[in-house]
Amino acid sequence: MLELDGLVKAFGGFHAVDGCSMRVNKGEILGLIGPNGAGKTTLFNLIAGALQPTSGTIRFLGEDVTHLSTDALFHKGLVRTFQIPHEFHRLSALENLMMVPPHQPGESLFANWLAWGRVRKAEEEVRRKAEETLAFLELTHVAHERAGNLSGGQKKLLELGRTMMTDAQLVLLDEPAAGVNRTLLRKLEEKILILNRERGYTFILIEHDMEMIEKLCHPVVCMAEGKVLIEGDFRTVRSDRRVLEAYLGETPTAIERNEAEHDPQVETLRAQELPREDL
Ligand SMILES: Nc1ncnc2c1ncn2[C@@H]1O[C@H](COP(=O)(O)OP(=O)(O)OP(=O)(O)O)[C@@H](O)[C@H]1O
Repeated sequence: MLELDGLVKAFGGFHAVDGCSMRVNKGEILGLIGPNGAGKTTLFNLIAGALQPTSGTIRFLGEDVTHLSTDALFHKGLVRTFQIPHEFHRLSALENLMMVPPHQPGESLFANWLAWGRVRKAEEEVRRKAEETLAFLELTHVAHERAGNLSGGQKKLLELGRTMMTDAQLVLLDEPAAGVNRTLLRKLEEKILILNRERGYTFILIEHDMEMIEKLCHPVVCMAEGKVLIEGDFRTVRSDRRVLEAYLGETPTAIERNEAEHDPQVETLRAQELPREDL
């Protein structure tokens, strides 16, 4: 579905992405991990068209999309989760879903809005889809709550919902677990899995939460210093010497934090030095 070939992104003389090649197959949930500064977000920006690569190519569904804009990629079904735009915080959860940008794959909402006779029908359809999306995400009870008042986890679910309004094919999720409590995290994981298995969404997911990576992702790709170090199943990647070395220096590493959950001794030590939510 997505092929990256020799991607480079230079900022001055510094290569934030330094010759990245990888493939994402339809139906996968690919987990992108790596220590801080590895180049994961820059790679996402390149894939989503927010940054232009210095060299290399990106192919999506067989087509060279290297120099396409975010908008054009969005139109083709390659969608990055949007942070809920600041100005939408005062709108309700339902309105946020109804206000997905124009040029979504499928029909153009704005074009329909302009065609006077179709206004009501288009709005009804969009509202119905937004309501279904809220029901799927179990957010119906906050449909009329301002988005700004939702919890961190509810906002993440709503972001996922905004991608669902577009009928996306490939969704880029940037640290979905960040700032989400454990209960809503389980729900978010469950919804991502359903979208993947039952609705055919392919995901690439950047995440520092190794528990989430282990549960959802196959394959897992580890980046360091702008390069792909290794790709494989979670356990293989986690125990690879190069991966452990790449994480060295981060204290505690995301991988150690994950292992602490399985090691009572480490857990006790960590409990003494870290707030509970970091475990
Ligand atoms: N616009 C920019 N100008 C200069 N350097 C940049 C720019 N954007 C990113 N970088 C640098 O590129 C490197 C990779 O950054 P990036 O944010 O892609 O890493 P990351 O793997 O997403 O890290 P994290 O997990 O901390 O989010 C970092 O050293 C960063 O400082």
